[in-house]
Amino acid sequence: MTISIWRYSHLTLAILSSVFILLATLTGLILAFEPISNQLKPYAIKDADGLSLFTTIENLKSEYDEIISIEIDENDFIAASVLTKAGKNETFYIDPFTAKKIGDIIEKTPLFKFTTNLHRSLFLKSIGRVIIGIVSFLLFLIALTGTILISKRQGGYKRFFSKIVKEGFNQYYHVALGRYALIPIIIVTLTGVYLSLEKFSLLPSNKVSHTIKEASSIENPKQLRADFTLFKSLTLKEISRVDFPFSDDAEDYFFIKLKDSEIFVNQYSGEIVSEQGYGITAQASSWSLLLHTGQGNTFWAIMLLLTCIAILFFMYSGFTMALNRKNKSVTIQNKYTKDNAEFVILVGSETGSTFNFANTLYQALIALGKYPFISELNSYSTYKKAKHLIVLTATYGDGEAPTNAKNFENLIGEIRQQNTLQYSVVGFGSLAYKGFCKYAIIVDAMLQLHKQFVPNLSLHKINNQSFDAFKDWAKSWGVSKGLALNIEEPQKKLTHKKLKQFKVVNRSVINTDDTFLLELAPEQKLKFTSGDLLSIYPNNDSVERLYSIGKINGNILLGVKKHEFGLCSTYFSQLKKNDSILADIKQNKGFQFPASAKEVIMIANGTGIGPFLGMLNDKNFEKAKKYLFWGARTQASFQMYSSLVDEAFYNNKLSGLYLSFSKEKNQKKYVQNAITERYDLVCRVLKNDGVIMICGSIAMQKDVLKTLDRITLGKLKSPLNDFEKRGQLKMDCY
Ligand SMILES: Cc1cc2nc3c(=O)[nH]c(=O)nc-3n(C[C@H](O)[C@H](O)[C@H](O)COP(=O)(O)O)c2cc1C
Repeated sequence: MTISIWRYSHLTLAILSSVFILLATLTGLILAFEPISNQLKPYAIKDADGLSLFTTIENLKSEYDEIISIEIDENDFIAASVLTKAGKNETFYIDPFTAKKIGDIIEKTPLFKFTTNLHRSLFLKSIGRVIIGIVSFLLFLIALTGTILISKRQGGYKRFFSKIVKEGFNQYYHVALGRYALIPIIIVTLTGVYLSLEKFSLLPSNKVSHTIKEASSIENPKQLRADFTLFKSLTLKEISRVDFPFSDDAEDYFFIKLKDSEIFVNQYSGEIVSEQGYGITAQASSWSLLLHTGQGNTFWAIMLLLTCIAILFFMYSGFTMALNRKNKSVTIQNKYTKDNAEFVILVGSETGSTFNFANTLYQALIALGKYPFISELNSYSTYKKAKHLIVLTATYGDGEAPTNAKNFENLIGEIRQQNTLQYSVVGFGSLAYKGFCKYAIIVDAMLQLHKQFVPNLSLHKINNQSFDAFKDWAKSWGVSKGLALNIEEPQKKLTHKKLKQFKVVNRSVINTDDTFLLELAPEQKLKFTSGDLLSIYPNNDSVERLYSIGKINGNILLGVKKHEFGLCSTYFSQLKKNDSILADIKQNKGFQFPASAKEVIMIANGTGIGPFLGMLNDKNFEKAKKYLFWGARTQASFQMYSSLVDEAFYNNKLSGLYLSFSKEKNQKKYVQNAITERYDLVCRVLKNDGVIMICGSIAMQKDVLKTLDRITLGKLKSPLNDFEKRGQLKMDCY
């Protein structure tokens, strides 16, 4: 079944029961403190477990006039109900070795009483109990659908605990925590359901009924009282409760509740006159209570407390993700019908972002007076006047189609078009997944095989929703159709966060290849490291731009490429020393220098060198040997960075520098060529648990990954993916 059906069930169940789950969780969280606080009280007596019932009774007899009952609770506190020498009927905790009172019986505090009522029945008596029972079951279903969702996302049950691809804080921890919290949640919910069913007598009765057999005749009754072999052999560990006979009458018995059965014992002969074991329902009932409340087990009570906190986090992160998804979703409003359209744009999308890209293309075509039509892949149909088909599709699961594209494969086989259509496929995916844009590859292949479709441009893959990469594709596609498309980046909603002030320390002159270095000093104390991202909204617009940064002498260093119409790069290029800018720093945990690695290879092209310049000169990373591969068009591009790289070399902070220039006559070389030449270094670093870091353009990243994969497969007999899984490959490309 598709990932979405599970996601919708998961979300719908959560929405339906959210208020009650919130109430039950908050009250559960408070109640988890009750067993913990009880356990902290000093009434459990060391080694009392091994004491015999006989000795305990003897000790009590010497201290009190009469014993009515002894009870040992789940905390191992021993309560005795006695008639004191002063003639008072009292119940208190005792030390069984001395039979002396050690404390009063713990009364439930008003807070716990109130919370228990709210937790059990919402103060609505039977109706409340029914609601809570149902909510418990719904939470169980949520946990179940969550388990299925996680295994779908991870690519199967076997990969349940494999590395999670991080797409955001909420998504990552929802899955990561979910994998561990699922078991306690399932236990708590099932036991909750059980206790509710029991309350409404919907389970087989667990009442024990006794038939007392006649005791053998006793010669000298009074002499034998309680001095039985049985009482000498029974230890307190095995007992839950002992009720003493009311009178000296031989028909009044000792009633003893053991852990798994209860017995009646003749008070003179010590003979067991009736013994009944607890049935499965009684045992299940007692286990459900213990597991649901954590009574008598501090470890489990703490687990329950953590589970409640985890549920609260799941509610927060789950609803935040659902809201984000909703904000991203686009409603399709077509100006023309499918049969009037010349350009058909079909979208495969799970969470909506691909629709945003499709919409920009749609708007650009409308602006040119063309007739586009936009729809989902699942709505593939006949298009009477269409000449061009553009498919934009994401990939999900383990290279599967998004939900709204699942039927496309069937439809394309069944539906016949009137015209032959030229097609182009754009894949949206993430390099973090094994099957990068795999579904787009499949769609491209389906169209290639289909007689009514002729390829226009070859398949274009886009990593991490890069708008620049999409723009590049749209430009080429427009050119192939003779259209001057103006693709506008969709405006993201501004999140109201506090930006910080940074002072311009230096801006280098603009190099021959339109790049320059910018050094900024934060005007307030800020924690950041090389590899983090500078987030900026140039000219106060609403679209966030991110730049990888290096940290040098506490300042931020970033390389910038000036684009002719680039709002941000133009803004940066006009900055002067001492100007102030508003920006923020975003932590980029996935691209931090691996502090424990002995050797690190850094691969960059163009301004991607920025974070590496910081890492090279960072005192904290001096121990690791560093090798830098850097590529650009010409040698002149390197001048801007040479002083910092030379300094690192001079101070033994850089062990190898491999430069490649793609437009230099006689020494034309790409970064991947330099890597192939130093394959021995790559193999050694990977074999010795070293790390490879890549920063720069997506195009360079693709070529470099291919080269590295070839090297590892050929020389180390493992695909690059294996090393990536072990955290030996870190990338920040754009
Ligand atoms: C659970 C999950 C699985 C994914 N699996 C893949 C995959 O196998 N291959 C891939 O290239 N991208 C994969 N992606 C990345 C998405 O395809 C990518 O983020 C895409 O831009 C999302 O587009 P949408 O918002 O329109 O659904 C996956 C993303 C998620 C959340």
